[in-house]
Amino acid sequence: MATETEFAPAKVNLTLHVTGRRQDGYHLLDSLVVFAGVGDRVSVTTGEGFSVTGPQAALLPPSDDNLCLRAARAMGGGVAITLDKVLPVASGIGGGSADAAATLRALARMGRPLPDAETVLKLGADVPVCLSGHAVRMTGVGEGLAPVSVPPGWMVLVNPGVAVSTPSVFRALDRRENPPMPTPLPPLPDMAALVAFVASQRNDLEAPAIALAPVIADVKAALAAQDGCLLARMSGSGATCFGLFAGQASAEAAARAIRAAQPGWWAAAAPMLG
Ligand SMILES: C[C@](O)(CO)[C@H](O)COP(=O)(O)OP(=O)(O)OC[C@H]1O[C@@H](n2ccc(N)nc2=O)[C@H](O)[C@@H]1O
Ligand SMILES: Nc1ncnc2c1ncn2[C@@H]1O[C@H](COP(=O)(O)OP(=O)(O)OP(=O)(O)O)[C@@H](O)[C@H]1O
Repeated sequence: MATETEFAPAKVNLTLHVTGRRQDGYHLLDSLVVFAGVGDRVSVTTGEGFSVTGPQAALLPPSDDNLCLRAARAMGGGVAITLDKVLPVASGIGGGSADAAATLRALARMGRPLPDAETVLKLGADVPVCLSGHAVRMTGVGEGLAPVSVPPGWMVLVNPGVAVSTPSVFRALDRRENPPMPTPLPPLPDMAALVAFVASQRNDLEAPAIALAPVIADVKAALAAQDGCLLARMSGSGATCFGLFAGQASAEAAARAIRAAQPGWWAAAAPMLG
């Protein structure tokens, strides 16, 4: 039986507006989500077993509740999975959700039917967007997905090695009812338009995340200080921040400079995937 290997790209919330809260405590969001050309790899074959390899493996001991295994069980189980872990764990770029979505895609390629939308959402609020794999405006608690066209561009992702718990950040929010993004979104034909739009919008989780992990402010400042950085902001519930760059050379130089200045931080340059 062939092995199916799927890329699990980092998810980046260019904007993240918290617009309300449901009865069950989950928050309503309005978020412009893109993907980056850096991520984990999930390999699935028939058999049994689960192993985690790669540069971030030490921070994710294999366990039965890993999102790869939960996703595989939702499609019948009975497979062996290897997760090549590149993305920092609990870092606001959807690593676990990306892995779950990659597992679902791999099993679908093996001929199994995808679970229904509700089951996919139950794996994690970010799993539907990761399964879509394209730039979207994400609404609801993560189930509303409207495709958005984004221009070519580069990103630098930087994580200070501090795990931030998503529920703690939501709990630390001051205001749970904030304005959404405009409808419709403006056209985003080039990086200048994208940067101007994102700069006019927010990540409502940034302030509570910085209150819990002040180093996030240093990460953002380090990115903003790099030549060619057009805008720096936090993704998701943190602690990873992203910088937007027009081209590959300036993005790669920025990632190198940040790694040299802060050897304990994780930094990666990658194209923005529409
Ligand atoms: C903050 C985001 O990263 C933005 O893309 C996601 O909404 C979080 O997605 P995720 O990590 O897949 O989230 P889940 O694993 O489903 O939920 C973790 C916890 O985050 C909180 N949570 C998550 C999503 C949401 N719309 N409202 C919430 O309040 C809940 O306390 C939940 O128990
Ligand atoms: N495959 C996986 N990769 C990373 N974390 C996983 C995985 N499976 C389960 N987890 C658990 O999920 C928690 C959240 O990790 P994850 O990396 O998905 O967070 P995140 O990047 O903040 O996600 P999001 O941006 O969706 O909030 C971790 O503390 C970890 O214990």
